[in-house]
Amino acid sequence: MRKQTMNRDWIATARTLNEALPYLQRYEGATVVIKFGGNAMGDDNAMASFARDIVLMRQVGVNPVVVHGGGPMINEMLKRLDIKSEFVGGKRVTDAATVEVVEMVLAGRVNARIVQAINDAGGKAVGLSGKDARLMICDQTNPDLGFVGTPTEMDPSVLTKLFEAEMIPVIAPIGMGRSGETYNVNGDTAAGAIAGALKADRLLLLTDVEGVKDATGAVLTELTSQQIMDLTAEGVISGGMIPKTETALMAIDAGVRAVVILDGRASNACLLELYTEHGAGSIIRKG
Ligand SMILES: Nc1ncnc2c1ncn2[C@@H]1O[C@H](COP(=O)(O)OP(=O)(O)O)[C@@H](O)[C@H]1O
Ligand SMILES: CC(=O)N[C@@H](CCC(=O)OP(=O)(O)O)C(=O)O
Repeated sequence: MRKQTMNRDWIATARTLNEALPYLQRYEGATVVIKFGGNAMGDDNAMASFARDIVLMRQVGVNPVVVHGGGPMINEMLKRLDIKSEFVGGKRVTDAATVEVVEMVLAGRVNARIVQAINDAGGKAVGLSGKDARLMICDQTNPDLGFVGTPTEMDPSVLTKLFEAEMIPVIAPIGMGRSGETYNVNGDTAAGAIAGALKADRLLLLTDVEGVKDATGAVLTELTSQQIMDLTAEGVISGGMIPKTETALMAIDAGVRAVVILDGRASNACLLELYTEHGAGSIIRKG
């Protein structure tokens, strides 16, 4: 059982280099996919802290891949344009007008902001969407949701090329249909599909809660597939947490070694998870 309490400031724990070294070595050459949710983005300071974590990971030999969301930013733009929007099972019902706005906000504004923050922190980030180099081809998820896509054919070769050049891919969750349609893909779903295609060592799903909570509100530091199914059936896992836990199960099935759902607003969240013994958030492993 992982410890529930943790020192949130990775630097303040004043770990010696000796202590940190085994963890640095453990992840050297590893592929880590990080889903950065709209609610986790916060202000410019939170964005800068996230960017520093990602750059540090790259500097110690990890291949980080950022897949982002941006639900609140889409909501804001839809409101300005007076377009109504609703969610079913954590996914946005997306008509033709909405998908245009979703692509504009995610592949435009949000993606550019993250790329800029990483580059400001000294990294070399490259912004992409699932359309680039046929990275993520989708089928319609369910006609009732309109232009919401499920990734069905992945080609991650563009990402491995970027790893070779020590660049950091930053991916907007927009998919390409087989007949030229544009699909709105839930950010967690896209991150899971990309992590699965890369057989990533870790998928980190950053959000605005400390982890998956039980009915009493306590964070479950380790979760099994059975617990996820039970908590979902009981309605304890609901709303935006549904795509995250669904993604975790699918990613594990696709060969990702472990998935962690954690608080992206905490300082050094990614570093705490990778480079401390207790980790952070809720971890889901195979088996
Ligand atoms: N069992 C649960 N444990 C923790 N959070 C939950 C749970 N069930 C539902 N949630 C909700 O899921 C939200 C996270 O999903 P979402 O808002 O879509 O995040 P993001 O924008 O970061 O992807 C939490 O803020 C919380 O309100
Ligand atoms: C199909 C679907 O729901 N797509 C999401 C895409 C953005 C997203 O996932 O953003 P967060 O990670 O910030 O929630 C949406 O339209 O809001």
